[in-house]
Amino acid sequence: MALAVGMRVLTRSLLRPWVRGPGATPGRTGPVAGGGDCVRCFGSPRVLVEPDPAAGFAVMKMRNPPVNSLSLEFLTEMLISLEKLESDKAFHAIIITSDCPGIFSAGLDLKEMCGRDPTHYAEYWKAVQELWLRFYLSHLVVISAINGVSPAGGCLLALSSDYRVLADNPKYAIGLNETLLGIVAPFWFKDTLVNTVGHRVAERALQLGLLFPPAEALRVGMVDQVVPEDQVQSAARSVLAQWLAIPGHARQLTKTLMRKPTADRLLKERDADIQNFVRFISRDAIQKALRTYLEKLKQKKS
Ligand SMILES: CCCCC/C=C\C/C=C\C/C=C/C(=O)SCCNC(=O)CCNC(=O)[C@H](O)C(C)(C)COP(=O)(O)OP(=O)(O)OC[C@H]1O[C@@H](n2cnc3c(N)ncnc32)[C@H](O)[C@@H]1OP(=O)(O)O
Repeated sequence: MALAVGMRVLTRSLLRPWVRGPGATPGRTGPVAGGGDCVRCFGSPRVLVEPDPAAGFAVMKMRNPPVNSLSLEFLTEMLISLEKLESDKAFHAIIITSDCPGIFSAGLDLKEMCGRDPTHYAEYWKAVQELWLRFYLSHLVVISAINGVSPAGGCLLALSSDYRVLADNPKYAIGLNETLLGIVAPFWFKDTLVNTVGHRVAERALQLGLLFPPAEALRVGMVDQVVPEDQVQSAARSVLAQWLAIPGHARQLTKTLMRKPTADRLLKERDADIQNFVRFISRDAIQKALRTYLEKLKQKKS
């Protein structure tokens, strides 16, 4: 409920045509990051959407610096942008990528899960569920152009796409590392990984909290392609052509056939999953583990 209200408010206030630069007129052509003009870009503070309706796709750029952590506001903005693209018949695909150098997404925002009250945890978890459900089941072709590190929730987002292109940089590790934080990947994170890499690879990766560098990620099937860093976006665009050449209804029905049983499991147990999360995350031991982890991240700097 709170999420629905939040989304309505954000839709009104944030989903405006995006034009950079002071004095720019909403809805007109404007410059975008990296140079060049963007015809009718739109978005919100944390999500920039560069549409190419003639080509049938849009690039969704995450820009929630410093690390694209999936805060409640950021999740909501991503959902709104996705919804907007899904409801426009001009779009058949999106490429999701990051505007934060070296980081695809640091995953769920630890500050949303630490030192807050149960109502907040429930609201947050509902938004996380919603993001996964919407991306996992989207009728659009979703390609991840992974141009940075993507642990845990960042990896889940990538795994929810139909195809993953990863930049070949040894720092850009990807995986569900929850156990390293002393927390447990929920069953639908686990199912998404199993559906991608198979049971044995997932079992080992989940228990050890493995973060796979590019060559390993490709070997186990966590990503579909590894390309030089400066070719991630062009490779994602090239592969899109293949996906868009397939009759849309046949591809969409096939995607649903493949993914619905996994999504249905969460849909059937959604409230119980929220309660479970709230109970788990509220435990003193878990709160302590998260605080220690955040502290470690801070100390790393000094
Ligand atoms: C049995 C019942 C089960 C029920 C289920 C219950 C529970 C499961 C719940 C949830 C699943 C969890 C999923 C997740 O996604 S948890 C998040 C996991 N993410 C990580 O482990 C990544 C942590 N971050 C890093 O490793 C690094 O930051 C980085 C991404 C590699 C980037 O490194 P870099 O050196 O570039 O930056 P900094 O480390 O200096 O970070 C900058 C700044 O950002 C803050 N930060 C980093 N990550 C997060 C985050 N995920 N959330 C919030 N904030 C983050 C970091 O603390 C720094 O902040 P500062 O204030 O110091 O500037």
